[in-house]
Amino acid sequence: MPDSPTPARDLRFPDGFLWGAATAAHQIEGSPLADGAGPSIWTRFAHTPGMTLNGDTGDVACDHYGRWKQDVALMRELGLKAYRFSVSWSRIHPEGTGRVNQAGLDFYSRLVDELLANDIEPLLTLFHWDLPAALDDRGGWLNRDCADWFAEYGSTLYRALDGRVKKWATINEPWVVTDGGYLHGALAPGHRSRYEAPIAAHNLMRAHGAAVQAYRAEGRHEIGLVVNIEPKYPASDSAEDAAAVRRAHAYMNEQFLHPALLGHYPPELKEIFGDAWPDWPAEDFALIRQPLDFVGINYYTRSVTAAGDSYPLKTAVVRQPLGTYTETGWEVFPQGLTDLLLWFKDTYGDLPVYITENGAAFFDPAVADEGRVRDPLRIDYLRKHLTAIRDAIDAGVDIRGYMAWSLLDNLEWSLGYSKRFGIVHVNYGTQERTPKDSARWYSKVIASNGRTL
Ligand SMILES: N=[N+]=NCCCCNC(=O)[C@@H]1[C@H]2[C@H](O)[C@@H](O)[C@H](O)[C@@H](CO)[C@@H]12
Repeated sequence: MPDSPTPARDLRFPDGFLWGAATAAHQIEGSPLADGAGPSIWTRFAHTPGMTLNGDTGDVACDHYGRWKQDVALMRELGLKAYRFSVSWSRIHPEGTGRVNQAGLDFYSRLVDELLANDIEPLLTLFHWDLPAALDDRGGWLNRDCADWFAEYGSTLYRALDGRVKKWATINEPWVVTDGGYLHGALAPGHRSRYEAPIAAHNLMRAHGAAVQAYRAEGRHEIGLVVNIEPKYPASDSAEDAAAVRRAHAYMNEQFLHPALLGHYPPELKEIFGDAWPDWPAEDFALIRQPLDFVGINYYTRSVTAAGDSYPLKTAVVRQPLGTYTETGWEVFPQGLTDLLLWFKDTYGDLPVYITENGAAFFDPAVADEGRVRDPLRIDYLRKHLTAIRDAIDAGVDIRGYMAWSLLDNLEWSLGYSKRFGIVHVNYGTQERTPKDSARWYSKVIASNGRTL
């Protein structure tokens, strides 16, 4: 008798696994100054000549501010169970602190009610990079008062929305905010200082802690932190490359999770920043290390890492000759997600995890005559990463949900509208939305809880 064939693997995800998609305010809303909103640093940055590709701004974006109801209807049509979005701080507090702009609160309150009416769970991110310009004028994340500012903003939203919103995240990707906005200057507010970057990073985490503390006083549900982390693999077995991996791993993957979950920084950061690494007050870590209900992990790619001359890491990312790369130059490497999730569990324990972003920009064809957008590369990317998540779940990682990045093609920060990450195509001229093949495929995955991967 031939051996019984390997049983087809049951890829079904755990009951109640939360399937959704993610966006961010500045990337989709448009109308940044409507109804009493104040400017953010991204409105200021994008209107500064030379800061964004083609001078692209978020003045219109996907006009979600005007089309939010149809976008929720589209989410319902796709069968999403959850929707991760961010609130624009300066719509709520136009000066960043103090006066509340009720029209801004009302916009998000209506959006949340529409989501709930369509059986879609809201996952709300307080801060997805669009700091009020008025606070940047007061030093922004370089001013230790930012912890109080952020806690005040969070409390305004907790009081207005908690109960309808039951899953909150404080900050999206503090690494990108500091590496892009304060060290290399490619992102708002465009600073280039190895002295400022550690201060901004530390204050972001103090603000995270203060907002969690404020939630415990006002809120009754769940709150977490969202980080972008990325496995670093040595380019060779040399000692120099091993040391480079150690530095790169500490700088991207441990710089924020360690203080938030363990109450201390990895030692490599002082090695990396040298005299630019302050001696932090011990009491700061008591503020930063607040008990969390979950961590959101945003995963895109891996880095094969060697010793190099990058500043200040002294590393280099080695392109893989046989690798597949996305339009943003990121290697498609699903195994890296499994490896990363196992590392997270081993390092930080059994804290629940949501994959709060995962997706890719590929060159998508225009909308074909029959109204289709064929994006097979994106389907392949999503399928392989969901399989990688399934592997991590089988290995015991407590993964509660998955938010595809992104629901809509949108404003890719300094890269403007040049990169399309959406499972739904957006015609920026007409604002017409067209679900891509990946959206139709994802709908079936959700309906079968992963069985049809
Ligand atoms: N090598 N390499 N490294 C890749 C580093 C990725 C860092 N960028 C992100 O994670 C951003 C996240 C952001 O939330 C969203 O607002 C952005 O639109 C997406 C797409 O860019 C991703």
